[in-house]
Amino acid sequence: MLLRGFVLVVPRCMMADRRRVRGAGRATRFGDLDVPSKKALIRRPSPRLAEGLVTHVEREKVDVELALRQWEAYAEALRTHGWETVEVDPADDCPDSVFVEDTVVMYKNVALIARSGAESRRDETLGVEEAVARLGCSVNWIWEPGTLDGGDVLKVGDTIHVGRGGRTNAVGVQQVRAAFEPLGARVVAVPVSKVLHLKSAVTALPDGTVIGHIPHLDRPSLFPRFLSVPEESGSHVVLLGGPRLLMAASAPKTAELLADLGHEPVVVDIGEFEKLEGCVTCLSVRLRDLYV
Ligand SMILES: NC(=O)NCCC[C@H](N)C(=O)O
Repeated sequence: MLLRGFVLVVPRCMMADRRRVRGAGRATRFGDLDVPSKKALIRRPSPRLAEGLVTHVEREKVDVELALRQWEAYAEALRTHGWETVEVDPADDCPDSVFVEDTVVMYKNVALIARSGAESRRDETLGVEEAVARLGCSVNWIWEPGTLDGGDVLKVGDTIHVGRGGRTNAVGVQQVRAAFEPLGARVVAVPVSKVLHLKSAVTALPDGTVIGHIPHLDRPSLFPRFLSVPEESGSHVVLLGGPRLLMAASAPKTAELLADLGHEPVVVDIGEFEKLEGCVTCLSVRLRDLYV
């Protein structure tokens, strides 16, 4: 079914496969705008989760059962706020597979399949290719010698910031440019040396303001509108729609700051994933531009 290097045409009968889709049929409104879809890819944690990679933090014992409960609550929070969750086939042999954000970058209806800078994570893309094709995306790939983790890609409107760091190389950045600039994006490369991924350091609010924790940023001046937040995990928000922001329970001061600015934090405990350098963004991939 998957032909590398070609844009895929997926038969309608495949797109109707909704076995692992939950929350389907709910409203598709994003703030004040109608959007074609509000689907989110998620992937069940591997039983080997505790073996996941750690790079910038000390290894701590991970409670896999607690992690599963936290993952279920995270998925439920997405559904409660109107997102259909689409479960990618589990990859039980890949400890880090729950961090599905790193495997694919969406822009418009194109799914760019990543090629992780961590070799041990490369097999994770297999089920993801299948999942995005089933949803009607056109599929493209990062090719050797390029490397890219989805966590290094931050979209703010049509500006795509790509972190050049431990997991994403210059060829990977160039391949993102080649894939998305013809579709109307502008790709901006950002140096990342202090944290795992660009989105470990910064994400963006619904109005486009980039938020981050200064000690983890190489060059805050690269972001034209920037708000400093008091906690590392406060840098991570998932836009749920309107003023609602999915955030980690480990950033209470940032939640208070953002609530005071008129946002509505929706808080989830993802402590077991944080032990593996995960954050709220990395547990899902939102697909907002699919007309299916
Ligand atoms: N996008 C993300 O923030 N991904 C987190 C990945 C954590 C995983 N343990 C890793 O090192 O690859």
